Amino acid sequence: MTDDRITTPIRRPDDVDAALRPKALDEFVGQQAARENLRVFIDAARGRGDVLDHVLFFGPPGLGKTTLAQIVAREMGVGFRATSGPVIAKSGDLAALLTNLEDGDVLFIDEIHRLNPAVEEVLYPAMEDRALDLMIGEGPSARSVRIDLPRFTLVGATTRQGLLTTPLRDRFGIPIRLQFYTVDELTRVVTRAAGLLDLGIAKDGATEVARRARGTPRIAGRLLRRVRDFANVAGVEIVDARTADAALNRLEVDAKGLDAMDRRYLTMIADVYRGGPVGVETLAAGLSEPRDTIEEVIEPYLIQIGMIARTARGRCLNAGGWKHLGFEPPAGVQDGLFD
Ligand SMILES: Nc1ncnc2c1ncn2[C@@H]1O[C@H](COP(=O)(O)OP(=O)(O)OP(=O)(O)O)[C@@H](O)[C@H]1O
Ligand SMILES: [Mg+2]
Repeated sequence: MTDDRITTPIRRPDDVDAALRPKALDEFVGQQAARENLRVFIDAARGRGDVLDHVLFFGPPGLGKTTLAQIVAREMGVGFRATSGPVIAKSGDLAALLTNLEDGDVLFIDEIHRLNPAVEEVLYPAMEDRALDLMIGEGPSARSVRIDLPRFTLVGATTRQGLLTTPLRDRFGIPIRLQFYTVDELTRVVTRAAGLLDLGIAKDGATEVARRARGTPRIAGRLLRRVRDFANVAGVEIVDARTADAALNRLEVDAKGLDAMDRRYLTMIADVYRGGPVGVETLAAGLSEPRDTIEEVIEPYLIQIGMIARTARGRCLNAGGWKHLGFEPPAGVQDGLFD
């Protein structure tokens, strides 16, 4: 299964996310635009003595959505309540959550695209008017009663912004897209994490881990912990590029951070479909992986680094993808830079 991969951006049980989590906006590396905007909105809301407008974080797994949600609450100096879309089964569950909030709290709903529609309906007036519309009684005598809610900030997170309904998306005053991190940014993430893990690491060692972390801090943290294991066993005090490289090679994470699953994916498009286009369903069947996994876990990074393109007719291998597999790209293949 893909979730077992050391390179999966999805949280694994052995991840120690909490320990590495930055607690303040200034500690948070990268995502400069998001950070600067949040700083302004938070300072402005605080200055007015107001609550922060509702915030939506969206982007691939492991880039810091949950971390930022917690930072928002901390910077606002308010309480933090967390739940997730699939956990809220009935509208009554959400109503209970909302009525129990303290003034100004942040309510964090992870995987908000997975809220069921009846529950989502409850959110609309809650977000807009800070009110809850309850139905009392049944049949002809049923009537609706409006209850006022405490002031609160809803912080939603999703990996699939496209799956949010328009009415829900429109009710977030502050939508923030998280981007993959640059190698420089991840080098800082790795250096910081090494400090927290009490591991000596040289700049080139941190960069080597960063280069192979698929633009994702969660993967960087995970790779770093495995590198630490190798270093400990080998009696290495300061991890340099050579130690990191040797450890990551043994974990079968290649120089671009791709693993066996990525290479199977690329090889299938190259060998079986001559570079594509090939539909995602066909690939999913061929690789025996769920379509969601392919679209959410495997493809985003391959697209980001220009190895493949998603087109209306299906997936195509770009020149970078051919080269990574050790082939000369066929004539006329896109270089992937402008897809
Ligand atoms: N900017 C950052 N600087 C340092 N560490 C970070 C940063 N962003 C994320 N991390 C670390 O990466 C890990 C994953 O972050 P987080 O749980 O916030 O991701 P997420 O976007 O919520 O993922 P998911 O979509 O799976 O819920 C955590 O260990 C966190 O500490
Ligand atoms: Mg999260």
